[in-house]
Amino acid sequence: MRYAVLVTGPAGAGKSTFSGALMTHLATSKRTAHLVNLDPAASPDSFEYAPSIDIKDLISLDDVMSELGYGPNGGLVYCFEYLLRNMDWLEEELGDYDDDYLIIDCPGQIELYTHHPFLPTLVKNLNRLGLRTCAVYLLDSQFMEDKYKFFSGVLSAMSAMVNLEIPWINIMSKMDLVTSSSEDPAGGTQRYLEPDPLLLAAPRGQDDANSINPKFHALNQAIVQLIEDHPLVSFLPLDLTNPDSIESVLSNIDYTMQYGEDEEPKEPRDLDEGDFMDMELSSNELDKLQRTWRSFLKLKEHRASRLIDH
Ligand SMILES: Nc1nc2c(ncn2[C@@H]2O[C@H](COP(=O)(O)OP(=O)(O)OP(=O)(O)O)[C@@H](O)[C@H]2O)c(=O)[nH]1
Ligand SMILES: [Mg+2]
Repeated sequence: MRYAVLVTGPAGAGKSTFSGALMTHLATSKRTAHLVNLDPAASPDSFEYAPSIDIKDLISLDDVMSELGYGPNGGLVYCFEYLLRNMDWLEEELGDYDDDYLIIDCPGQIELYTHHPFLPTLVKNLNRLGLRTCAVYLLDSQFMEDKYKFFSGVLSAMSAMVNLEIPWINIMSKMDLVTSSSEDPAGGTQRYLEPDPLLLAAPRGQDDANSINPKFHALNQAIVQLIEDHPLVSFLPLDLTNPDSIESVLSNIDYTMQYGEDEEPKEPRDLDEGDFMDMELSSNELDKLQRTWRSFLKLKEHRASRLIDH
């Protein structure tokens, strides 16, 4: 089985840095991993490791801009369309890697995650090629400085999640930059990692210069409701200065992709395979069912812990 971790998130969230750190961490754990660069605009010195597969070997943004006259964003769209038309290139590049872990460093244009069909199409192709895929979505911890900025980050994560429909982990990156003074004194980091919609419903603190326009009250309420209804958006903190933090993120990724487990899922334990045979589910569908089941368990756990907290 081959595995692929799509490293996604807005511009500057720390995707390339995290991809490099994950490579180092996997190497120290004696696991093989390969870096895949999907950013046609990436400069070679942004990588700590030379990518094993690089979209720039297929097409480079510079060429598209200088030869076809595109701007940077239109050029990126062109590059992705070109990649999707040339999936046999990727297939060939991937051909050399069996039983491996691929870390796919994606570009930071937010449009790519919220409404373009590129990443979903790419994921479909990866699945077709027999790769088990999951996505991590990085959000910069600086988003926690302002709760309105933070909730716009949460909404972008949610819309990317809905767009991509694969196992998904949200990560709060650059936690080394969070000092006690930049935390919300009223709630602390935890209210952000497990987004507490009440942060948004509550009036702004005294330190906020402008109080919110009452016109936005109804909109805020609607957003609060949306986040209440989708409590699966929570963030794992990532502090690259702490190896335990990277390990914890990695084990969450492994778990989400069922890394190292057999094709046939072992859980839920109280159902045998026979039960599923009657339903004529393929192992792929079984896989999906199991993931849904796990999400459900997580949701229940989450609800329970919230009840205890309050
Ligand atoms: N303090 C701190 N800085 C970080 C961390 N991760 C990344 N940075 C810095 O944040 C900036 C952006 O990091 P990148 O890894 O290039 O971010 P990216 O998401 O790949 O950016 P794009 O590919 O341009 O979207 C760089 O200046 C990094 O040095 C971190 O964990 N802690
Ligand atoms: Mg990058």
